[in-house]
Amino acid sequence: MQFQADLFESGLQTGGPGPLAPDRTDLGRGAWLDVQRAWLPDADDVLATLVRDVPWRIERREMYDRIVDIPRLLYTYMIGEELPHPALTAAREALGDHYEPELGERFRTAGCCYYRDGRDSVAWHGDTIGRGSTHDTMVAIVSVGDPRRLALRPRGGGESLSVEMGHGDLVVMGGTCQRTFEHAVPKVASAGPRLSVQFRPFNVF
Ligand SMILES: O=C(O)CCC(=O)C(=O)O
Ligand SMILES: [Fe+2]
Repeated sequence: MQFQADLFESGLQTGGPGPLAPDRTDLGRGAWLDVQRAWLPDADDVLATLVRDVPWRIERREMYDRIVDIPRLLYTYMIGEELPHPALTAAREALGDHYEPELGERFRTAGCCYYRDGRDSVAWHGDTIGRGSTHDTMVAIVSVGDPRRLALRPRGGGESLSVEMGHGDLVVMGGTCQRTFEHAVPKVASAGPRLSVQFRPFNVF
């Protein structure tokens, strides 16, 4: 009981995330997905603060002879850059503590995406810039705002699956996931704002 009281108190004092005990799903081919619902503390405040304070950028991509806007706003906090909310700093440290024995390193960068409504999305891809194309790694996502679906499908065909990412939820893609699966956040008919923060180790994008 004393132990529980201490945990509770330290959580209150630091405003830090609760204990990490995600549920793991084996996706096959060496890939896995960890999910822990409602893990991020201060999720309402994180949403409001990030919408206001992150220097959001529009990503543009060349497509044939046109430049098209990618439908979502982005900003990536690189190594050493202070994160825009203390709950995110605490989350990154807690994720490092939990996953370092398995990952062999800590999370270093934080990619932020702002899906303004149901029309914002990200197409099928793997995070294969850098080491993710050749090595097992992890991408840890915390979500705030309206729930959106993370869809996953094996490269080369096979059944796809999806997991809902709700307010304060943690979803971690691990093992071979970036090179054996693709993921996407599909458009939906109607949704309010959602922010995603993806923690990645060094040289994974
Ligand atoms: O919105 C998300 O949570 C996923 C974003 C994503 O896959 C990416 O930016 O690489
Ligand atoms: Fe991704």
